Amino acid sequence: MTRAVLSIGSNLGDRLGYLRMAVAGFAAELVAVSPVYETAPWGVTDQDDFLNAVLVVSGDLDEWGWLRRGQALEEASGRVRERRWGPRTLDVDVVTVDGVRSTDPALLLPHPGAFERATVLVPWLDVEPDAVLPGHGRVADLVAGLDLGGVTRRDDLRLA
Ligand SMILES: Nc1ncnc2c1ncn2[C@@H]1O[C@H](COP(=O)(O)OP(=O)(O)OP(=O)(O)O)[C@@H](O)[C@H]1O
Ligand SMILES: Nc1nc2c(c(=O)[nH]1)N=C(CO)CN2
Repeated sequence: MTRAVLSIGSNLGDRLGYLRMAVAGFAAELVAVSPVYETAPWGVTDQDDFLNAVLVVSGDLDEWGWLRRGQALEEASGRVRERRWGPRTLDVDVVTVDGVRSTDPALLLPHPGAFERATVLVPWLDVEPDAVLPGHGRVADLVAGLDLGGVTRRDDLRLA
């Protein structure tokens, strides 16, 4: 039995619909679903805003199982890989799986970008106020050091 934190995002097409598809895809394992945030794009900035959220899931899968499940949902969303950090219907990133560390490029754990991404940490903090990102410390402390300007909670958009 493992517990994973997943970051989900969409900035193409029916953004909320794709996030809901991810929630439905993990329905049997869902522990918590964060609020939805509208977020300015980082990385490639000339693209539309994203909707981002975080799911906490638990089940009889190892870290590779969570990755495969997320990738299957990305494929089901019709996602086409065009450019790194470019627009996408659905992105599912595995942020942490318990305290697992992995340096395999196909599954880096904890996710190497998570510590500096408000788009991950802010919704994660909502559902787990005491969360710790292995190797980086308390999520609350990480969030306190970030610029939250481009991150807007959308309470009119609900996943759960
Ligand atoms: N923790 C992880 N979660 C999801 N995918 C991962 C992880 N670590 C490595 N990968 C690999 O990353 C690739 C997916 O890259 P993708 O195009 O979704 O990156 P990205 O979402 O654009 O960028 P970033 O990884 O910085 O968020 C896959 O091949 C996957 O195997
Ligand atoms: N705001 C925001 N920007 C992004 C995101 C994302 O989820 N949210 N994902 C990206 C590729 O993983 C690239 N840029």
